[in-house]
Amino acid sequence: MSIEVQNISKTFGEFQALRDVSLSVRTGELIALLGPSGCGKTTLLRIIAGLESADSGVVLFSGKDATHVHVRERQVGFVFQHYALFRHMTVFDNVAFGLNVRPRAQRPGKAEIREKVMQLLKLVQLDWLADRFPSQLSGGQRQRIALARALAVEPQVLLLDEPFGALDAKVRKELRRWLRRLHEELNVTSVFVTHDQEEALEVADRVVVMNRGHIEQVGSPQEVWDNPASPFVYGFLGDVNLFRGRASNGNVNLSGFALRTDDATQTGNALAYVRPHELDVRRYEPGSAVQPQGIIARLDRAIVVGPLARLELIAEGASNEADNTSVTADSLIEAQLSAQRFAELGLREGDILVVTPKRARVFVEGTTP
Ligand SMILES: Nc1ncnc2c1ncn2[C@@H]1O[C@H](COP(=O)(O)OP(=O)(O)OP(=O)(O)O)[C@@H](O)[C@H]1O
Repeated sequence: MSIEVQNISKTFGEFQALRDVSLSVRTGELIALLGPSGCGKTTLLRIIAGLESADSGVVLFSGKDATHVHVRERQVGFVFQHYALFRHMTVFDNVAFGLNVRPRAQRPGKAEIREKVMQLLKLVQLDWLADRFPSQLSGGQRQRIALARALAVEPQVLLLDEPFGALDAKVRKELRRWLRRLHEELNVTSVFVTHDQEEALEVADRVVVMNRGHIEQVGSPQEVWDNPASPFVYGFLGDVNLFRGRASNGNVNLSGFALRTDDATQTGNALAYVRPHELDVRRYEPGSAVQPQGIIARLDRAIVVGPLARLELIAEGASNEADNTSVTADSLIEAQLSAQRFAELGLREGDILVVTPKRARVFVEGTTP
């Protein structure tokens, strides 16, 4: 089933939680709603579910207006962050619940329910736990049972609200790979809420990045990572360095350090975003004949873990117009290189380095990038 969200707005009292949100989810797609706390992800999910009503806008399921269809009729399965398993029921009975409470005419027979539940428990690889109670399960196991329970009623749409939010990092990682594989097997149209970028980028077919009640960008994980549509998306998806300067005639001047932009018409204050691995780092040699273009910075701290070296650098304050090597950076500069390259350079904390962006994304204030 496809989902179409059209021009949804929602206010709580004076607070606008969603502003004119539109989104299409294709049949069989797994979409992640990603954004910081309070940006409206859960509100949007609840409106899709029918648990919350919008002030304006419509939700279509397979092209049909579902706005006034009751939550029970929407054929939606839910999994929430806090395991909503019934504590007094065994795992088996929890999964069977949705089938057991169906009106008599639609209820499958006992044998059929048993078969279906065991099939689902096998699918989530927990059939050996059928007779246990929720208190006898780990957090990760409970979430898998919650998913099996949501799937028991054969939903057309699966909505997951931070399903792994309460679990520790290692279990989360395991479960997100598991969820991806499960999705590939079942292909139920799914919307997944998370504030964890890594989780969204790893699990989803497409990621919807939200901020303050609106959608900043929709795209495949690769698209949003490689081409963030706004400064917000750039900053939210992974670590980034921000350099400030001026743009005019297709040039961005960062206190002497120049970059080219694609658009020669943009003039104004410029923000250049550079990921740590997009910075090239060399030793600064003041006496040499050809001065490299770049940012002069002092190596404050180097953290080498496994194959990577993370450098924390502090830009040297004074601008040196003569050799074109200074820049206005926001406090700390973070660079990342291979541990091997770091060893080759023989760097020590306190060394003065030249830092050059290999790639930068420039946003000019007051214009749309
Ligand atoms: N029933 C409500 N009454 C009043 N305000 C609400 C209600 N539900 C949500 N809000 C507010 O709307 C905003 C969006 O909430 P929502 O739960 O959708 O955010 P979220 O992006 O899912 O955040 P989180 O990741 O913290 O769950 C928040 O500022 C929240 O306080």
